[in-house]
Amino acid sequence: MASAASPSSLSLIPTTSSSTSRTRSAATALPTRFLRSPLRRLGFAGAAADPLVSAHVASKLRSLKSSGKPARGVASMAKKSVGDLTEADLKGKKVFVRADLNVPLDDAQKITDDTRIRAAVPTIKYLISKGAKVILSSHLGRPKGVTPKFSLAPLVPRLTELLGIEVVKADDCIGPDVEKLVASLPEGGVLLLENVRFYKEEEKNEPEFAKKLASLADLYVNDAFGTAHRAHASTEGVTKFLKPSVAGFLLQKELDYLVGAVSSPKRPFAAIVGGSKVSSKIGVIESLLEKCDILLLGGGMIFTFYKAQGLSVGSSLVEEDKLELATTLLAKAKAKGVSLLLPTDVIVADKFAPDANSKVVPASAIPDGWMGLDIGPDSVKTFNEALETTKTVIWNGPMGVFEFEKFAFGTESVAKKLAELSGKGVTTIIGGGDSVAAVEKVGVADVMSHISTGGGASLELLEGKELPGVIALDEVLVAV
Ligand SMILES: Nc1ncnc2c1ncn2[C@@H]1O[C@H](COP(=O)(O)OP(=O)(O)O)[C@@H](O)[C@H]1O
Ligand SMILES: O=C(OP(=O)(O)O)[C@H](O)COP(=O)(O)O
Repeated sequence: MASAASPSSLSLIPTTSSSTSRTRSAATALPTRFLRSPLRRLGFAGAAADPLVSAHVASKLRSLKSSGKPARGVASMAKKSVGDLTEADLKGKKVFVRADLNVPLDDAQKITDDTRIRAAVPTIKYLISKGAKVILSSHLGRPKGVTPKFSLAPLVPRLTELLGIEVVKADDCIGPDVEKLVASLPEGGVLLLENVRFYKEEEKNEPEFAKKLASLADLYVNDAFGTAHRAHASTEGVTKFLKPSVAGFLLQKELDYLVGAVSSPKRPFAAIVGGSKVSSKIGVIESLLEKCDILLLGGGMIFTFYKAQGLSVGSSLVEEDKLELATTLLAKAKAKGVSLLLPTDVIVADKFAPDANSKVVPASAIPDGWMGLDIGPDSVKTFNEALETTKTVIWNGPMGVFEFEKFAFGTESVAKKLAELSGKGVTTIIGGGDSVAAVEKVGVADVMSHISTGGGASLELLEGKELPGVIALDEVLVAV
């Protein structure tokens, strides 16, 4: 930074004093376990007849049914979990597990970040411990047909190490050779299928292909949260041919946080949204405005908000066609009693480069020819003070161009603040994408309550969209 920040008297912060005491409508006060929906006299008989419904739930179902009382408001449905399956359900059974093992590999085919493999381990270990035969499936990258550099072979040693058993790898994901390997799989064994996207039928969700995948197994577990927003054969199509189809532990945890904790948060609830453009975050901002008490905005999108308020933004990133939308979002926040905080100072650069000259300026005084690439120290202070009051925080999108050291200050400050809050018992949720990279760079990933393994999937969930890979799974009554 070349110069100190000038204190800004600019009022870009429409606040409300009563935001934290707003009452919630019943519609937003959803139960905390994931993806529940009001029971609305669902098909009890079908659910109770399922041998995999736990005895407790089945007995509650029966008493509810025989009482003849309306069920609305006293029970809810959740996606059935792999944890609902007992040893009796799993021993000797062939279980098709769809995981998202789409990890980054370097030029030497070495895994550079094994987070997604580690995240898949609890479900696989659980199945192994119950004597199941695990048929593990994933995609890697976006291959067009069979492409050796997208083979899952480099993952085998790490999986073997993490699971503590020799993982066998198939050279295909369907066909007679795979069937032979499945037939020789022992109880507690793991067979890794080859990249399911080597077949174009996967992304097209072709029923015949899904049927071939399904024919390998007796039941289905989807733990591929990062791919749950894709209606592909191995994430959605296969559920039509395999019963039960249940959620893995990772998928369940992601939903617990990104749906459960966000829908009925401990309050005050703050959302921090950054990233490059307003256009890519409109859905998230609109959805979070319905739920949060405080909304902090950063990243490239803030300049569209500034310009909408009549400020000069120099050569900062602006979406001219979103100026009206920015004004509408500010008005919406005010109407809903959400404290929406825009940064009051920014770090500007004379070019978009890591070695650019930089200085801190008030948001109201961005010089011509300079572009804002990060939020300034005054803003960080204000953001930190606002966050200090919270009990739940969700963060999606960096505060600046954190890939350049000079402009990583705002993003890293947020990461550090969330780590500190996490230590004090605040629920901290990192919603995928670049914010995860920032948290990892600062070395505070381990202390956060939840770090999503899916960028696109978490964004869709936060926008309030339904994920096809989740919708397709079986439901179970969880509480009466
Ligand atoms: N002020 C800014 N100007 C230009 N780009 C920015 C700015 N702030 C952040 N960015 C860029 O936004 C990108 C991330 O945006 P986005 O993809 O929307 O977020 P996420 O991946 O977290 O969902 C990063 O590459 C970052 O460099
Ligand atoms: O890496 C993934 O998504 P993400 O980059 O949005 O986190 C998933 O594996 C999904 O991959 P896809 O976007 O090629 O379907």
